[in-house]
Parts: sequence; C-alpha cells; structure tokens
Amino acid sequence: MTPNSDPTVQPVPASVVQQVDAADTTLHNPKTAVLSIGSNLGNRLESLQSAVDALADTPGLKVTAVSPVYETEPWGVAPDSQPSYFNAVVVVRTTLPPGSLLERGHAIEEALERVREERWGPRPIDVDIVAYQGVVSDDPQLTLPHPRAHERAFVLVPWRDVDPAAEVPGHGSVEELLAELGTEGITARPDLELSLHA
Ligand SMILES: Nc1ncnc2c1ncn2[C@@H]1O[C@H](COP(=O)(O)OP(=O)(O)OP(=O)(O)O)[C@@H](O)[C@H]1O
Ligand SMILES: Nc1nc2c(c(=O)[nH]1)N=C(CO)CN2
Repeated sequence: MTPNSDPTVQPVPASVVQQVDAADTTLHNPKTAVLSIGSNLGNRLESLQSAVDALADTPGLKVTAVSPVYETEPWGVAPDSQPSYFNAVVVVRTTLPPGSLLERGHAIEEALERVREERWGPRPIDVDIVAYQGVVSDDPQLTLPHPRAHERAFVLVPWRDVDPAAEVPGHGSVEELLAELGTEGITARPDLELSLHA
C-alpha cells in the first residue's frame, strides 16, 4: 500500500508533530514551581487544605513540600481594614507549562468561590505562582517571578521554611530579602498544620 492510499489515514501536519514532541519532552522533564496560598475569609485553614488537596489531585503535578501555616497581617491595605490571613507555600514538580498551572490555580480559586471584586479584598483563597523554575517573564497575565513576591514576608517566610536556599530570580536570596524586609506581622501557627495526602 502506498502511504496515502488508505483514506482513513490522514497525514499529520508538521505543527502537530512538533506539539506532540514538545509535550513529550515536557513529560520527561518536570519543572519546580512555588505557589503561595492565602485565605482571610471563612474557614481559613480548611480553604488552604482544600487548595493543597486540589493541587495534589492535578494530573501532571506532584506536591513535594507544604510549608507551615502563618497568620499574617493583611499586606497592601489599611491597617485593621481586613481580617488576618492564613498563608502557606506549596512546592510542586510539574509537567504543566506556566500558563496551565495559572489556569489550574484560577480553577481552584473559583471552585472555592472566590468573588473577584476589590483589589486585595478579603478572599477565601488566593493562589499565586511565586516562581516557576528560573523563568523570568513580564507578561501581565503571568509575571514570573510574581512581581510582588520579593516584597512580601508572608510569601518569603514560609518559602524559606521549605527551601532555605531559595532565590527570587532577579531579586536575590529569600534569606537576604527577609533580612531587609523583616518579619513583622508574620506569626507562626504551630498549632495548625496542612497535610499532604499521598
Ligand atoms: N505570578 C502570578 N501568579 C498569579 N497571577 C498572576 C501572576 N502574574 C500575573 N498574574 C495575573 O494577575 C491577575 C490578578 O490576580 P489576583 O486576582 O490573584 O491578584 P491579587 O491576588 O488580588 O493581587 P496580587 O497579584 O498582588 O497577589 C491574574 O488574573 C493573573 O493573570
Ligand atoms: N497577609 C497577606 N496579605 C495579602 C495577601 C496574603 O495572602 N496575605 N494577598 C494579597 C493579594 O494576593 C494581598 N494581601
């Protein structure tokens, strides 16, 4: 049979072959990403745990570390205008490209019924991508590393716990950033714990 004599066999366009090859490379080459999770509405610990569970249930993603929980003063808003947050950091190994990881984060936020209204308003759950491997991007849809991560002790303190040698690409080590920034308003909550179900 000549290559095109079977009418059910369609030639595969070169672009599709390239996409499949790229996906295959990705499958064998998981990347490390760091996510920040925060909640200051409703049952804050339960919301963080639901986000960890949903991340762990994501195909192509393995949660490799979950930080301790911190109670943190709301950042970026007038003092006493909002309830305090619970924050944690989750480290993942994933074959999802950055855009798909962001979509997954948004889907988790939506599932936990976040209402997007006021900027930095109270929320049952917020999932941010702090860093994706060493990727640097100024795309407003997905800026990497997160454009404000280096200014936020509520991100850096739990990140340092799970990776003391962590670096914010373009900004320096988490340790040095925290030495500058201080840790005021960040309170450890050793009485609370997020679990990682296998
Ligand atoms: N690294 C990132 N992680 C998450 N979202 C990002 C990132 N970079 C850009 N964005 C974009 O920011 C938009 C707003 O995100 P979101 O509503 O979570 O902001 P916020 O939590 O109120 O504030 P902040 O971005 O300061 O944490 C998202 O729709 C997303 O496209
Ligand atoms: N303490 C604290 N403050 C915040 C947080 C957060 O998670 N924790 N998230 C914000 C928007 O992403 C704005 N301010």
